[in-house]
Amino acid sequence: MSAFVIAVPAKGRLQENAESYFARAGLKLVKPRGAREYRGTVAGLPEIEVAFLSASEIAQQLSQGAVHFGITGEDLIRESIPHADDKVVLLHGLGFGYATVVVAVPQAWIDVRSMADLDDVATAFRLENDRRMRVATKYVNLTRAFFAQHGIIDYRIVESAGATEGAPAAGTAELIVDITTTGTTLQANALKIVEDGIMLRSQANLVAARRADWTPAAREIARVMLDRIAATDRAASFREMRTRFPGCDKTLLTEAREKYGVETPFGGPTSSGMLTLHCPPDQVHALATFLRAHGAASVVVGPLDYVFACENPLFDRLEAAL
Ligand SMILES: Nc1ncnc2c1ncn2[C@@H]1O[C@H](COP(=O)(O)OP(=O)(O)OP(=O)(O)O)[C@@H](O)[C@H]1O
Ligand SMILES: O=P(O)(O)OC[C@H]1O[C@H](OP(=O)(O)OP(=O)(O)O)[C@H](O)[C@@H]1O
Ligand SMILES: [Mg+2]
Repeated sequence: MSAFVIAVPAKGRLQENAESYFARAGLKLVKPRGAREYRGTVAGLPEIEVAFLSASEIAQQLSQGAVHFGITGEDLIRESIPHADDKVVLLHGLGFGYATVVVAVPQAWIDVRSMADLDDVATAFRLENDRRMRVATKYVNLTRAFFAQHGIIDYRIVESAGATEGAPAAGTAELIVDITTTGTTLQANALKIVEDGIMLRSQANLVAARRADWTPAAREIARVMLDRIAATDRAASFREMRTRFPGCDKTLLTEAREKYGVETPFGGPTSSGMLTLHCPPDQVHALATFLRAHGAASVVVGPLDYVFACENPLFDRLEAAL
């Protein structure tokens, strides 16, 4: 194994987002020998080896500790790694790859709104048909755990490799467990989500493998990567606002902090009244109005690429877990 291996989705829904996420964090993925090469590096950080794999393979590799970091969906982690929290650390939700794992039944089942209703139907189904109702899914482990939590035992899982939503209409299952994002596929197949049947809200995560070879060199690379990622995230949650006005004092700043969630990375105004504020994006207009109402002649606003701080909370989380 190289000093540090990170597994990144090579295809599918997470690929593009994962690559641009890293690029934004100053971690540009390089595929050295053409697009078909499945091992790459990170520009300027040759100690890092990038393994391009499918999202489900990444969950496997993380579980075995064959890579240090990986990007994959939480749904795949929870489904494919028994006792996932003993094997991996979910360091950070990345804000893409959103999908919800749900229990869905035919819309025609008007009596079934909750999991408790489903339990009643399951029992009745067994008595009437002399067999158990079938649940089509590829989330076999998540389904077993969730149904057990709800005390449902009269069912049987039919493993589905794809087009799961079609199973009830095709007559191969009575209901399904699958992921949904927009709900379009469920709707198109005349299925509805059971109200308390939301099993997991998943998104792409940066995941660390506990069993990887965490040498001092590997930890150092992780520290550098996580520092860049944290700086990128901090930057994304603020806009920088600059202004200069004599009327700015401590009371005004306190009010700005309390009302608008503003941070003052460089403290209060300078002797000439220059002030730099970091403001949540959705408060920019309100704060600009507030500042001018208190005497600021002009306020300039711009995006931030990075906000580096002394703290490295993601690395702290990793170290605490290893
Ligand atoms: N609408 C969606 N449909 C499918 N997966 C989605 C969706 N939105 C987000 N994802 C996430 O993408 C990941 C699956 O990606 P993908 O299907 O590319 O991987 P895979 O299953 O490893 O690939 P393949 O099915 O080609 O073997 C899951 O974590 C899933 O939650
Ligand atoms: O709620 P929606 O926005 O409609 O998206 C959900 C659908 O997308 C995925 O299928 P995908 O296209 O990946 O096909 P597959 O499951 O057969 O691989 C998923 O398995 C659902 O079927
Ligand atoms: Mg898929």
